[in-house]
Amino acid sequence: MEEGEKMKVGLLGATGYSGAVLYSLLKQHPKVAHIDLYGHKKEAKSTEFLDTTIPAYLNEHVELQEFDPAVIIDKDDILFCATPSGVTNKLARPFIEKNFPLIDLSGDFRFKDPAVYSKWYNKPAAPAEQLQKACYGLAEFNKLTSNYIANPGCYATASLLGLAPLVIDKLIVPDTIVIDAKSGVSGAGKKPNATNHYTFINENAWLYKLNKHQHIPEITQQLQAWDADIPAIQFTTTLIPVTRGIMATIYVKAATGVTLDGLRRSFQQHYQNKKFVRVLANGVPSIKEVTGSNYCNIGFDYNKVTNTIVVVSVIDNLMKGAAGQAVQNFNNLFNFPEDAGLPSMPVFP
Ligand SMILES: NC(=O)C1=CN([C@@H]2O[C@H](COP(=O)(O)OP(=O)(O)OC[C@H]3O[C@@H](n4cnc5c(N)ncnc54)[C@H](OP(=O)(O)O)[C@@H]3O)[C@@H](O)[C@H]2O)C=CC1
Ligand SMILES: CC(=O)N[C@@H](CCC(=O)OP(=O)(O)O)C(=O)O
Repeated sequence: MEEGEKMKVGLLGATGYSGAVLYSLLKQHPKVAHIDLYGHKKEAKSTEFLDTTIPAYLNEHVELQEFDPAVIIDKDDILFCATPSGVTNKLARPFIEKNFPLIDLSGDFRFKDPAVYSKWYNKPAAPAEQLQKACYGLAEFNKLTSNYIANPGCYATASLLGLAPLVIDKLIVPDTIVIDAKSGVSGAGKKPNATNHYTFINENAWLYKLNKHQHIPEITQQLQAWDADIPAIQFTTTLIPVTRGIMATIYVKAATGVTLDGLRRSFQQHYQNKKFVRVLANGVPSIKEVTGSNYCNIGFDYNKVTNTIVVVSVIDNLMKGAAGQAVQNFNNLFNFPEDAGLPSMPVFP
């Protein structure tokens, strides 16, 4: 790419929650000249438009074109896929073969071992040689080593950013990590069902996928890349009646000699140059402090009595947990300013 040149981007899944947010970010991105939208329903070919599916996007009378990898590789510079799991592992091959840039919001390319994916997602995995060609894009920590970027999961992002300094600096007892995470309902995508129905989740809280959540192996894989001594994690997910937001509350036993000042130094050192991670000087964050933004806010404390470190990490699941981090990875891949196209302020109040 020549300096100053703008890009043509393709987007599959713009009619879903994270795809719609991605569309709105890319639309205002200073380095994006044009967005091609692609659909998947053959019968709707030439008849599906963004504004008819998403009433909030009334001014966006943009047609969803037929998905054809050869056409995309020819006319776009990158493809974003905001599709459910089990979709990109069937369509990635031509993009990987041509080394065409692709940012994948699904879980399909997050694991190196296909057996782990098929066990936790209950679906056939992409071939091992394709998985090897993808890189896991935890934007604050992982160098992008390939053009196929597996954007991390929402719970995984909040949990890993909360744990990274403690694990990398070996400040914890490795087998004591407990993560109690909560998510807003948009995390489940746009399809209505019995447990995201208003009458079920309003004024309710529901712990789901106990010991079976697909982000358990994703978090573990990255923690073990930082410290091979981490054996496993205890992880729970609870649906709460908010539209956007994740709060991961992390409990872990401190290694010998750890102090609150030592923890402060570690978090400060790891995040002082990271624009999108804000470490609170005191106290712990609430979800609304990051809503609508790409920030992860982190607060922590150390309880000497129980020798327990508690970290609270909050993100907007559709931003830092999905579309925002995807744009951050896009910026990193093409050496654009890391915050290009990303809002500098959360929505308040
Ligand atoms: N929601 C969130 O907070 C987060 C989501 N993710 C991941 O991002 C991905 C998208 O999630 P989300 O936006 O919630 O999902 P949604 O269900 O809201 O949207 C899914 C999108 O994918 C399209 N789609 C469905 N099936 C296919 C297919 N076979 N081929 C092509 N496109 C298809 C849908 O089209 P149509 O409108 O026609 O149905 C829709 O545009 C998922 O993999 C999810 O796990 C990751 C982090 C957070
Ligand atoms: C609230 C809610 O249901 N959240 C979803 C998040 C799914 C997700 O983001 O899926 P992948 O990262 O695995 O692609 C869940 O817990 O399964």
